[in-house]
Amino acid sequence: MMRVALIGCGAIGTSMLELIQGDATLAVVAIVVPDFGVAAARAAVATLAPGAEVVTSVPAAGIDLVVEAAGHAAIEAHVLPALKRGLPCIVASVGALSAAGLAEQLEQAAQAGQTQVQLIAGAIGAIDALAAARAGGLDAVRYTGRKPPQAWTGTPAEQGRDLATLALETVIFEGSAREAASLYPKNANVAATVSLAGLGLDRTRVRLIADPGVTENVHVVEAEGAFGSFELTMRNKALAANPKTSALTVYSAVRAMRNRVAPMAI
Ligand SMILES: NC(=O)C1=CN([C@@H]2O[C@H](COP(=O)(O)OP(=O)(O)OC[C@H]3O[C@@H](n4cnc5c(N)ncnc54)[C@H](O)[C@@H]3O)[C@@H](O)[C@H]2O)C=CC1
Ligand SMILES: O=C([O-])CC(=O)C(=O)O
Repeated sequence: MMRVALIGCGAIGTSMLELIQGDATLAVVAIVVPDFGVAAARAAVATLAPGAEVVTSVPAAGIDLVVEAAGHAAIEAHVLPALKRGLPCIVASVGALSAAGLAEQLEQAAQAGQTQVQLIAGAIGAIDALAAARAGGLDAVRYTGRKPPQAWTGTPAEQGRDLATLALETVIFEGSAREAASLYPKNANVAATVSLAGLGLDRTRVRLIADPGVTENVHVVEAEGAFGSFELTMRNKALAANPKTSALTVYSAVRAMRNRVAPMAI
């Protein structure tokens, strides 16, 4: 039985708890949230993981694996210290690595703790193909993220436009994956994931689009290199609890957890 500390208990965390509820090989024993999130987490835990304690930092003992589904700030606050203590960590907020030096800090912390940090594919696919293609050399990687206007509320996309009355698809950002992930921390984690698997945060071109014509979160990756080329289109359903977040992110995190305990991993 693998004892898991889950960081974050929002849309992703709650759906993960639902999905692994009856799992005989995984037990979420601690839920880590900030003070302001404790009451909501206690309510979710009461039905979904009654054996778990709700805490504000990763417990000092009794944890085998840390899973982050909380947001960029949680990487520095919880993941770095856990890695230094030797706890393997699974990270969903991959966009946090757009901050200067954080990727190197994560690597150093994992080395110091003789463990590993795993960046999950989350809402995007073909990360295996892209990361493999990198070994042969990549020439260009482009990522386009298209979501309904309401998914961009609370972001810089609101500047100079009323998302609620947007009639036509609108490019709200064009630039590097590094800029995209840092300006849109809750919407462009996949831009960082695609870039870290491929050409890096500065050479991966990103476009973000608010589109009243779509109901799903549509992610497109186009890659060219020595391997040939591919075009990937994902039409992801968003979680009811958070229109910014695709349900596939939950499934990706659960897959990563199950692969740690399964006799065969895929
Ligand atoms: N890799 C991917 O494909 C995706 C990654 N994400 C990442 O997952 C994060 C969580 O997504 P949702 O569950 O939809 O968000 P949410 O807003 O529904 O839930 C966030 C949860 O984290 C907690 N939290 C916030 N700051 C924290 C901190 N510093 N330490 C510990 N807990 C903290 C909140 O109390 C809440 O329980 C996003 O912010 C994003 O960074 C989201 C979607 C896709
Ligand atoms: O869930 C998604 O569709 C993608 C997302 O929010 C992110 O990349 O941060």
